[in-house]
Amino acid sequence: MTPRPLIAGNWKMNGLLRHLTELEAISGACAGMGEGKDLLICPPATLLSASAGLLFGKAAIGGQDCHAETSGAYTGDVAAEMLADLGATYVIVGHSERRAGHGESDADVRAKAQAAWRAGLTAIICLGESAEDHEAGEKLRVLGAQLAASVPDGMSAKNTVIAYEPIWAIGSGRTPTTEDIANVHDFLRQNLAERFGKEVADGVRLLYGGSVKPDNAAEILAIVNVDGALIGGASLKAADFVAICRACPSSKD
Ligand SMILES: O=C[C@H](O)COP(=O)(O)O
Repeated sequence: MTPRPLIAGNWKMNGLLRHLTELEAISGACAGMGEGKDLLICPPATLLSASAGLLFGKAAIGGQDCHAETSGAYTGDVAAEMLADLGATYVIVGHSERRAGHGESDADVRAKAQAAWRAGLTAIICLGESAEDHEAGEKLRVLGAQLAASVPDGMSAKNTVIAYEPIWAIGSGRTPTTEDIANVHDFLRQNLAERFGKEVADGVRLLYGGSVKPDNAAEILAIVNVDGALIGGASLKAADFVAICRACPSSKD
């Protein structure tokens, strides 16, 4: 049995109150679409509360980051429990924009995933190679190291989703070949099986992210071991996000 697919939208630092109309449109279009697949929107933290109401029963909501600690003197940060308090059930950790822009290490990402678990959230742990690593043929070595160091012991199919996002594909309009995506996802599944056992590894959802659009979604989502997508730019427009959700098979069984 293959995992239930997940289509996740990451709004990044985009979205004001007036853009909630996009969520209203997604909510309207997604009625009944959640059969056999899970839908998720990760808006900016400022819109989480309103998003929870608009998407209730249609799509889950999630945070884009959380602090590793439960509470304390961390000005500007958001605890995983605060996200859960607003109705979030997922949180993205280790996005390459956090790793690069905020100096987050694999150890930081691992601690954030553990914080997410403590709050009852599913952690979407992001991995991805740079253009330099890609061109130097170092991709699998880099990804293997990130996976080993970013995913905590105790991972399960319920508490964790892995998102493979080649950094060079994010927001660039470029995507790896379907063969390259398939090879990476096979590698990640195998790697997880060696550490956590086949049953756990087979249940964990492996998302692809990086320039997923309505016109390439069906091809990418049909790849074996791709259990959904993490979508940035295209999730900001309801019509595009809904088209990608529609392109996602309910199950590969
Ligand atoms: O979290 C989402 C990814 O960074 C992908 O962004 P993108 O779809 O705009 O390339």
